Amino acid sequence: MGTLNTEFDTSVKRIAVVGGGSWATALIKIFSEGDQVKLNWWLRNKKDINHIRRYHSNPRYLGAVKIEPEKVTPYEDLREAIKNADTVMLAVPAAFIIEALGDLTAEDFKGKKIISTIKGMIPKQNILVTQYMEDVFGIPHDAIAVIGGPCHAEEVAMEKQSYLTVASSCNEYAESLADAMKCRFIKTATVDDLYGVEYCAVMKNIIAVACGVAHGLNYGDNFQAVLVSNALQEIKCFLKRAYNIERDLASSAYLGDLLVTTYSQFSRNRTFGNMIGRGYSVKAAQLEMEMIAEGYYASKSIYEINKDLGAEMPITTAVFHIIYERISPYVEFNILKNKLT
Ligand SMILES: NC(=O)C1=CN([C@@H]2O[C@H](COP(=O)(O)OP(=O)(O)OC[C@H]3O[C@@H](n4cnc5c(N)ncnc54)[C@H](OP(=O)(O)O)[C@@H]3O)[C@@H](O)[C@H]2O)C=CC1
Ligand SMILES: O=C(CO)COP(=O)(O)O
Repeated sequence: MGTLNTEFDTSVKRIAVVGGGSWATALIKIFSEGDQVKLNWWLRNKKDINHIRRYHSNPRYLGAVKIEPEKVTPYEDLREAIKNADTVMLAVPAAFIIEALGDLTAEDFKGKKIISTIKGMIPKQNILVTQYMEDVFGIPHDAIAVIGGPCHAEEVAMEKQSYLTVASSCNEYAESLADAMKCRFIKTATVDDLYGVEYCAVMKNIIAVACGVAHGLNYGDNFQAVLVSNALQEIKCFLKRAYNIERDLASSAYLGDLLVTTYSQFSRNRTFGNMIGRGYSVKAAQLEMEMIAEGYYASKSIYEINKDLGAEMPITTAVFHIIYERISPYVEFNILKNKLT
């Protein structure tokens, strides 16, 4: 693991949370289980903030989760929310992060640590969220962590046993964050593969879209098993070219995350793909879903990055063709099925 950057106190005591959706709400619940951390919660919707202040629950996402007022303070102003926090946790879909951070500057982030919980890429720029934070706000690499692992917000809300992995090049920071999240129903691990965990989390959403399309087209479990095992090879091949360090792809931050998204009833990406396989247009599927499927944006970013890398990526290519080139899912999967082994 990387060395400790002495400019940073690696302890996590007050987190500013950026975003008010299901994952932000689930993470607030996790951090509120212990007594170590206080949370400044920024949401963009004023009505939701008023509801949280009055009724101690998020009205539109995971409404059953109790928000503890002595631990969580809602904020209307993001700059204010960040001011007295030591750590900033990003939890809006990647496509909205630039807008969400608005006019914040490097000065606002000075001395702060970052946690990205986002499993998507910045569209058009085709960069990871952590790379964006380094490039635009000058955050030191050591002061950034990613929370990965197979974990759906809905199951956190139900306190079902789950596992999260904290990835950071700074071991001390990763350990301190992992420690702050451990609770009765959450176990944590740490790794130093910041970009690898993040890339894998992005790519598994594309694969989940593919699994959904397959299901919508009436392919069965036999086909999906082959699709997912080929997907792991595809991820391996991409990561070898994009960020080649030693990693155990069979561990839960990689394979586990891929499996939960491709098999779970809660997967937004699989649901989105399923609608497309059943004949919905991309626009209609997006309108029908009340949540964001990161795989929609990710398939374009990864496809474009891979033009330079040249990894074998038949599944990502198929999803890109279906979503962005309007090739019929039926035709595209007839081509794809001959490329899988
Ligand atoms: N849900 C899950 O189980 C998990 C999700 N993740 C990742 O977490 C990230 C967030 O996903 P999730 O919480 O599920 O998404 P949701 O669809 O549940 O929520 C999205 C949130 O983003 C807010 N938002 C949208 N646009 C903007 C904007 N321009 N500025 C500020 N806020 C905005 C929405 O606000 P509003 O409601 O006002 O529209 C909403 O609060 C994604 O990258 C996802 O991959 C990671 C692990 C698990
Ligand atoms: O990234 C996410 C959870 O890991 C959200 O996407 P899914 O809901 O498709 O799994």
